[in-house]
Amino acid sequence: MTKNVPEVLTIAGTDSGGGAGMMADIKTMQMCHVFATGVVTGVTAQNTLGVQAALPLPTAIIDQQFQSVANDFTIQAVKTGALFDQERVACVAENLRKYHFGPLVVDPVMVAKGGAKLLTDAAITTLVQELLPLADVITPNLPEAQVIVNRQLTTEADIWRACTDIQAMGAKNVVIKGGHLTHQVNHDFVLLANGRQLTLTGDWVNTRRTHGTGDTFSSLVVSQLAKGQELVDTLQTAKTFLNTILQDEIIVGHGHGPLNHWGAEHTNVQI
Ligand SMILES: Nc1ncnc2c1ncn2[C@@H]1O[C@H](COP(=O)(O)OP(=O)(O)OP(=O)(O)O)[C@@H](O)[C@H]1O
Ligand SMILES: Cc1ncc(COP(=O)(O)O)c(N)n1
Repeated sequence: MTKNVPEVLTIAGTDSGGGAGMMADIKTMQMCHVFATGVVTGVTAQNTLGVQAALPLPTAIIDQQFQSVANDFTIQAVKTGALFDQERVACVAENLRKYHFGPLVVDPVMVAKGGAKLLTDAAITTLVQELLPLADVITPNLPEAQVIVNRQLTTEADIWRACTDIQAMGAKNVVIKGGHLTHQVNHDFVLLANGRQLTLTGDWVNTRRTHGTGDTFSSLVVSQLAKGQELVDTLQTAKTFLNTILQDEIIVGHGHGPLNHWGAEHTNVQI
C-alpha cells in the first residue's frame, strides 16, 4: 500500500535534551501524522536544567539545507523557531521569500524556559522588519509580545492592543500566548486576519514539566494547517492537545521536564 502524507518544514535549533526546539517539533509532527523535514539554524547543548552552550550554524549550510529541502519535497506548511541572531534571521527570511512553502508560522523564540537567550537583542529589529511581514500566524508568548511592541503588557486590553499592533507590522494572524499573564490564568489571545478576536481557554495545569510547550503549540498549528484544517479549529486543537499532554506527565530529566507527546493518544483529541 502506498499513500501521500503532508510534508512540513521546521526551521529551528536542536536541543540535545530532546524536549524543545526541533526535537519537540518533530515529535509533535510525527504525532500529527505529517512528514517532518528540518533546516537546523543552530545547535544547543541543553537539558531540562538549562542551556549549557549554543552554536549558530554558518548561513551557507542553512542556505544549502533550504535548497536541499526545496529541491525534493512539496512542503505544505512551515514554521520557524530559534534563530539566534540577526544574520540567521536575515538568512531565513531571504530563503522564505525565495521558496514557496505554504503557510508560515513564526514562533519568535527569544528566551528558553531556564532563562538562556536564544535571540540577540540586535536581531529583534530584523525579525520585526523581515520575518514578521511573511508570517501567516505569529505565536509570541507574553514576554516576546512585549519585546515586539516595546512596552509592558499588563491588562487584557493591553494584550488586545498589542495583537492589533503586531498585525499592523505585517503578521496576518496573531496569537499571544497568555500563559505568562498570571500563573493561574491560561488564555491565549487571537486576532484573526479578518479582525475577529477570540480567546483560547484551557485549565491551568500545575506542573513544572513544560519544556517545549511553545514549540509543540506552533508545530501542532503547522501540522494541522498542512492537513487542511481551518485556522480557528487548528488553534483550538493545539490548545486542547497542550492541555491534555501537560496533564499526563512523564518523568524525564531533573529540571523543567519535557512534554509527553504520546499524551493525547487514546483520548478524544483529534489530530
Ligand atoms: N501550565 C500550563 N497549563 C496549561 N496550559 C499551559 C501551561 N503552560 C503553557 N500552557 C499552554 O501551552 C501553550 C504554549 O504556551 P507558552 O506560553 O508556554 O509558550 P512559550 O512560553 O512560547 O513556550 P516555550 O517557553 O516552550 O517557548 C499555550 O497555549 C499555553 O497557554
Ligand atoms: C533550541 C531551542 N528552541 C526553543 C526553545 C524554547 O523552549 P523552552 O522555552 O520550553 O525552553 C529551546 N529551549 N531550545
